[in-house]
Amino acid sequence: MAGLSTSLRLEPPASWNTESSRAFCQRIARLAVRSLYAELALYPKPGLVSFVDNGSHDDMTAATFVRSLFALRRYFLRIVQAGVHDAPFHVLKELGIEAEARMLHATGGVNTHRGAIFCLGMLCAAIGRCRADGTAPTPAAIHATLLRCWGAALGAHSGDIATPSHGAVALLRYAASGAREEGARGFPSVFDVGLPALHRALAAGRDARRARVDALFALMAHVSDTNVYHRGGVEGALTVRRAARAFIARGGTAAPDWETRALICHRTFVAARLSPGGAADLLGAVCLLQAACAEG
Ligand SMILES: CC(C)(COP(=O)(O)OP(=O)(O)OC[C@H]1O[C@@H](n2cnc3c(N)ncnc32)[C@H](O)[C@@H]1O)[C@@H](O)C(=O)NCCC(=O)NCCS
Ligand SMILES: Nc1ncnc2c1ncn2[C@@H]1O[C@H](COP(=O)(O)OP(=O)(O)OP(=O)(O)O)[C@@H](O)[C@H]1O
Repeated sequence: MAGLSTSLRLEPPASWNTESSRAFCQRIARLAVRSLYAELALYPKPGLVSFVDNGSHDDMTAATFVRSLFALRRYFLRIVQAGVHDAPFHVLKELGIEAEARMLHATGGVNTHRGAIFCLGMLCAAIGRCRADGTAPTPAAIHATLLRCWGAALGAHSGDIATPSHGAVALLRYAASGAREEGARGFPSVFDVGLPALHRALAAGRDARRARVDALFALMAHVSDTNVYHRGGVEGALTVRRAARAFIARGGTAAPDWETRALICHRTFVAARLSPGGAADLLGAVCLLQAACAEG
């Protein structure tokens, strides 16, 4: 693993044979890529890129995201393996920074998945750790493992703003928390907002598409999204939150006219160049969590 600390020997746990370990890590890595593809393919997705249109974006298309997805396949495999081997946070961070470079190379310098690399990467590591511990992959077990293994480091990371990113500027200018704060708290928006919204819609008999739309709107209604602040400031963040809460108040995708309302929201966000990219990254994480726990 390029750049990895040489002091860390990545030997599988004694209880595993190498084949089962590698097959497991490959399966979770595939779920991560498929989850990001499912997020990209979802429509309507207010302000965001899909195969239908580019939303509020001039610098990227669905093809940009697909190129990025393919460039991240080995990253997700490596970060699951790192979790299996109980790697310290600095190893995960090295893998994440390397993955960001691969993403930028694949996209010609466009930030398609920076937040997803962080959020899904940490989930992959926690899922790998659960497997090595012999713990069944439930949302609660994955959440507890994430916090036990890397919670303190994630907390320290949230304040470690080396490069002036959009998120860092949003934090300083608007006190918008963003991905770092989300990670420092163990991604509560994934476990306590997005996943429950998805499960409620599925339990009510709605299909995966509608359940994902409901999960996305729940996240948009809840999350402090630095992408939204970066583009629309406080007013933009209020617009997104109010629109999401209005959609939910009318029953979400249980409402007969849900798709019309979601499309109106999409057009409103595009007109204002608003893009809840953080909510989209978190939706990808919700899809990964649901798939990994469903498959066991
Ligand atoms: C923590 C990260 C995302 C930096 O966050 P920061 O806000 O400073 O950067 P930036 O604005 O460039 O990217 C933030 C991205 O997160 C997403 N996002 C925005 N708001 C939120 C939110 N509330 N929750 C989750 N994601 C969000 C957006 O899509 C955005 O693209 C990450 O880039 C980072 O530190 N990478 C280094 C590698 C690493 O530490 N990896 C850890 C192991 S995988
Ligand atoms: N389907 C999607 N469409 C658009 N953005 C997405 C999607 N899925 C995830 N995102 C996230 O939102 C980010 C794109 O939002 P945005 O373009 O505002 O960020 P930026 O590139 O940092 O800023 P800008 O493009 O305004 O200079 C991506 O980096 C990604 O993290």
